[in-house]
Amino acid sequence: MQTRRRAPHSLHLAEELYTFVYLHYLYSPYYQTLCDSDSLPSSLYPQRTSSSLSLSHSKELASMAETKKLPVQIFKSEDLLADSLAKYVADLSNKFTSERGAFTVCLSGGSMIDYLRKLPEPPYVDSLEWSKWQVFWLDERVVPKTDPESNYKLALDGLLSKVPIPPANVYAINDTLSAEGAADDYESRLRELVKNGVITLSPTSGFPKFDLILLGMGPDGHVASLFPGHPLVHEKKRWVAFLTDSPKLPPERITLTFPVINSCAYAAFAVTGKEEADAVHSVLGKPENPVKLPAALVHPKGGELIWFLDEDAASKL
Ligand SMILES: O=C1O[C@H](COP(=O)(O)O)[C@@H](O)[C@H](O)[C@H]1O
Repeated sequence: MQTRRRAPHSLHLAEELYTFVYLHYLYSPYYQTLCDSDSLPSSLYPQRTSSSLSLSHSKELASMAETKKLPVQIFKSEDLLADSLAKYVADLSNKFTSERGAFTVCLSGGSMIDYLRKLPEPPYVDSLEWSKWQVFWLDERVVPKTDPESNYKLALDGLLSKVPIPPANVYAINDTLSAEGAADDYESRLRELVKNGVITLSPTSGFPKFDLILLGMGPDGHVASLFPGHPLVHEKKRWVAFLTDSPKLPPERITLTFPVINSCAYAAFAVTGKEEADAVHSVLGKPENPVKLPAALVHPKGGELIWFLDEDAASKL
C-alpha cells in the first residue's frame, strides 16, 4: 500500500485537551528537549497548564515535581488519552522512519491495545509509514496465538489486522515451545535483528534499544510480566526471561527484562481506572516509599519516559 505524508497534525488536538501538565515538566531539561525538537512537535506537550488547574492542585503537583521529575499527562476521559497517545506514537513513527528507515515498537497486552485504538483511524491509518514498523512484544503469555489470553491475538484483532504492517515485521513468540524455549527463541531472534541492524544496540548498556516501548501497569504495579516480589525483577543479564508462576493468569509467560526496558529511546505508560490509583500514587506520588513497585523501576537511561493517565488513575495523586 502506498503511504502518503500529510501535513503535521494540527495543533487543535493539544489545544482542546483537558490536560494537566505537571509544572516541573514545563521547566525540566527533558521537557525543553522535547519542545525544541523538530521531530516531536511541542503541540503534544502543551507549554501551559490547563485553565482548570486549581492553585492548590498545581502546588501539589509542583512539589511532587521537585522530587519525581517525571512527565505526566492527565486526561478527563480515556478517549482523550487515546487521542493523545495516538499522536505521540505517530510523531515517533515519523521521527524514526524518516531518520533511520525503521520504527521498532514493543507492545504490551492488557488495555494498551485499546488505548491505541485511534491509530487504525484517519489521519494515522493512511499517513504513517506502516511498512517500516517492526513490532515486538514486551511480554507474552505462553498460549496458542489463537487463545483469547494471547497478547499477539489482542494486538492482531485490535491493531495489526487494520494497518498495513508487513507480517514479516511482526515478531510474535513461537507458541509451539515451552516458556523457557519461547524465551530463548525470542532472545535469539532479537540478537539476530540487532546483528542485521533492524534493532539498534545501546552503546552504554549493551542491551537492545527499542525506539518505543508501550507499557501498561496492573493494579499491583506490575509491568510487562515483571511482578512485585518476583525474582525476575532483578534479572540483569537476560534480554528475554520466562516465568511459569505468574501471579496473574495465565502462569506461563515470557517477558523483556528491565535492562532492555531501560535501554529504550522512548517509553510511555498508559494507565486508566480507579483500580490503578494506589499503584499510580505509589509510583508517582510517594517518593519516600522505599518499596518500589516494578513500574517505578522503569527509567530509560538516556531515553525519555512519559505517563498518560486518566483522572481516575490519577485520583490519589
Ligand atoms: O498481564 C498483563 O498485564 C499488564 C497490565 O495490563 P492492563 O490490562 O492492566 O493494562 C500488561 O501491560 C501486560 O502486557 C500483560 O501481559
